[in-house]
Amino acid sequence: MSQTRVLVLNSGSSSVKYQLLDMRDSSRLAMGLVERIGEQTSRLRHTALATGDTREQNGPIADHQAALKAVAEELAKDGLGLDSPELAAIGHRVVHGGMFFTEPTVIDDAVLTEIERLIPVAPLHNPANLTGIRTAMALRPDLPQVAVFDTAFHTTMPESAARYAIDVKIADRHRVRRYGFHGTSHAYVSRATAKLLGKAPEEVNVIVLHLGNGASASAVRGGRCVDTSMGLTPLEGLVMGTRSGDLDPAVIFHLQRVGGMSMDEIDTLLNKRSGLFGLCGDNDMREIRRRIDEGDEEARLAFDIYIHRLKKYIGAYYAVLGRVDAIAFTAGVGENAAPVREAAVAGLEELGLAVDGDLNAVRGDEPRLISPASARVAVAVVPTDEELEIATQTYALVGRGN
Ligand SMILES: Nc1ncnc2c1ncn2[C@@H]1O[C@H](COP(=O)(O)OP(=O)(O)O)[C@@H](O)[C@H]1O
Ligand SMILES: CC(=O)OP(=O)(O)O
Ligand SMILES: [Mg+2]
Repeated sequence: MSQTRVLVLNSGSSSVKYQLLDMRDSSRLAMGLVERIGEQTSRLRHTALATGDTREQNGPIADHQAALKAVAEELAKDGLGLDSPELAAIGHRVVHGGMFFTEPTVIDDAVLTEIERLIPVAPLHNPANLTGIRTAMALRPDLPQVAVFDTAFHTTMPESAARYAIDVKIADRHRVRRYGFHGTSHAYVSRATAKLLGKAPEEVNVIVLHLGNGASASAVRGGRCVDTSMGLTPLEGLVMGTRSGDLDPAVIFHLQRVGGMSMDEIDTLLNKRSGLFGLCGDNDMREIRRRIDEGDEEARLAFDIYIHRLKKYIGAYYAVLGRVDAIAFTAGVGENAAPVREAAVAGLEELGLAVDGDLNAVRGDEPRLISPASARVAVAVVPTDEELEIATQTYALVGRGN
């Protein structure tokens, strides 16, 4: 039997997203999401695409290992279990690939060791990615397991964008530089945006705004990333759900020296108790919009700070690119929150940017333009599909000969 299927695992800090695809036509056979892992209110939602059946399981799922076992059981119920002889490989999202991984990579012991070594610079993500890999390896030790790195797409950044302005020797010794993340999404969305414009990726310059729980912007010139807002870790850049994004590094010295906080406490503060959550107690944009509609000033200010930072990055990447053909909004907030898109480009008419209210209000799963026909720069909503991109890259690596 030919091996044409790829299972993709996107293990996040408290969730696992997965898809099983048939790579002959890139069609999805099954997909799902395990949320709130480690809490009492975990939920698994599984959809088998052949029948359209969706099943939901509610109740505590203690850790990522338990989550993956539950996913394997759900797949097996549809006759799509991990024991399938049609499975060619399992593709894993790995957030930090450091300096060495610029391509999708078949995972062996040396690769595992390197992903583990990078935990200090992706503490919320790499441990979950590793658990996903190890659990999948235990279930199917015979199958190739492929790592697709968030950092890979950004390795084309020039040194002028990738380096921090600190002592070069110290930076090199500790590999302190800007790596960037969400690269699989930035790659997929920038290509899909070119397609929406009816052009080849080489012909267009795009600013991609990936606004999920983590959020990052990138400047993509002719299909290659030239700058991105996340840095050594996924903490730099935009205001996020629970992360601060950019701040004066001296804030950290101040909190330690004057505020008496430990480094670990400051780390937790900036990664888990900042961003929208730190500003107003909510990290979900739906809840923030609801509160704003009720006249809540705290939520309004959190939204305004989020938008202010986003707008600054649009301006910065406009300057970096010189010519911009399109701005693409993607991920949970970018795809769903029309008020965020409207506010982010408001007042930028001089840059050729505008959003049409009616087009912006349309909901859907397809890439679409939301700028008026007369606008110089296209503004688009382009749903991301990290799982499809990971499956494509995985199959390209291991599926040859099928
Ligand atoms: N209908 C919506 N309106 C506004 N925001 C939404 C909507 N749906 C999802 N979101 C936002 O998307 C976020 C999750 O985005 P997602 O890309 O799935 O994040 P991640 O992959 O980082 O978990 C949620 O926290 C929420 O703020
Ligand atoms: C790198 C990163 O921030 O990922 P996520 O948005 O999934 O948390
Ligand atoms: Mg995400």
